[in-house]
Amino acid sequence: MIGFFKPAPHKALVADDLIDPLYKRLRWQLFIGIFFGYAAYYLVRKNFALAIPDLIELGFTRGDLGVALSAISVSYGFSKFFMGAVSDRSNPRLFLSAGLILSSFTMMLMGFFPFATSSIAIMYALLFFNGWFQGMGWPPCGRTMVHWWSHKERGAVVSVWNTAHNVGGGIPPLLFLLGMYLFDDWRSAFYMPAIAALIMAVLVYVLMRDTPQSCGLPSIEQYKNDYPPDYSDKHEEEFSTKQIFLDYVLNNKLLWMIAIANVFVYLLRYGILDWSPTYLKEVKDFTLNKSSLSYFLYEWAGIPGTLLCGWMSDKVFKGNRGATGVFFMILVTIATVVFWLNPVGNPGVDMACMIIIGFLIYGPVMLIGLHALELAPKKAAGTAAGFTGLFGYLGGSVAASAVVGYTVDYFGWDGGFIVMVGGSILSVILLAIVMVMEKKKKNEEA
Ligand SMILES: O=P(O)(O)OC[C@H](O)CO
Repeated sequence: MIGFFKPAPHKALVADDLIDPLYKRLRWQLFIGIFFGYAAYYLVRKNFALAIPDLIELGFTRGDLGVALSAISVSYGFSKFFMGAVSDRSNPRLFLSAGLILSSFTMMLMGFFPFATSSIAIMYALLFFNGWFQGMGWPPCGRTMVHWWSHKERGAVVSVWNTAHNVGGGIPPLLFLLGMYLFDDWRSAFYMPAIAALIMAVLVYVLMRDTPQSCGLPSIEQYKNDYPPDYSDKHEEEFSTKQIFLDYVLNNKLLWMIAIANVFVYLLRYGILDWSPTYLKEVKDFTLNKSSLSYFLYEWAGIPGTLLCGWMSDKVFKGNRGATGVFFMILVTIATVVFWLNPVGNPGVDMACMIIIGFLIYGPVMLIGLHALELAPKKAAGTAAGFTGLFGYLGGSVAASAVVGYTVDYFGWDGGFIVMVGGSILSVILLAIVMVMEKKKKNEEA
């Protein structure tokens, strides 16, 4: 498999006067590839949720469907890490398109063959595979960004790219509505996003390239004269899987810290996302339309919030990702407390809180990914980001579904919010420790 995906060979350097225009053109081309490519991954990430009401009518219970849905988080968490290691040794042009094709085929199977949705076991297995294929999305995008944008540019580029998942995440309900209009078939919740994702996979293949050197260009560090502090020529060689895991990921204390912080950041991200419709309906008397609007605004408020966070991280906090994370997590914790304690009868405040939480939470989500990319040499960057994803999904996302759900069952909504707010406070503490550790490391290097 790695043979099929193997990195593109380096080419002889193009003439000096061609370097700048070619770099500029390819950076735009690649950015479009990874932006729309990753947005397309989200078309076929959570579209199963849209089919749940019809599956309930077929006789499945909410609990069983919830278990099937959790398969995606579990396998995605593992895959983002392990496929991250494969991706670090693969050509993103093939890797990114292959994952998208496999994921959309899985969703087509569920849409076109009733057998594929005939039991929870079959759905669990297919969603597990889908989560695995989904794990082939983030790492090749990360590999592309660290190879084509230099250290100083990354805050901006990663934060803009990171809005792709908010863009993609909002589209499946629209495709589903179109499918219902055209075919009057609830299974279009599966195949409409899958067809769109398949078309996008072709675009990704056309647009994507591997490293600058594979296009006859110098490394980005040389082109921008922007070298990370510990840079050496070794950073241009592909690493073995053992080197990636043992030398650059598992022995990296800072990476461990941000990965653990990511558990609590994802607990809040998915805790609010998964439970706000129920909370707003049961506690705040929201209608379905109003809670759906809040959900949509939560996702899309993440777009300006992420951009502001990336800008502040580079310009205000001068590249200190830990400090920026602390700042945003403190604010989002306050907004969550207001959301929790706001008495019934103030829907404007609840709606505003949803928007503010969405605006603030996706910045730290992005920062942890960006920070992970920066904590490892570029040939191990996908695995490093995948490592934080492993913790975010297996710890945070699964806990957001299960721990928050059971806590609310046993201790009411106050209990659920105490778990989420407590987690946010822990993430602030962990990110503050990261900030101190990084400062110490910088002082030692100076
Ligand atoms: O939750 P993920 O793995 O789709 O990642 C979302 C953001 O891109 C994190 O940087």
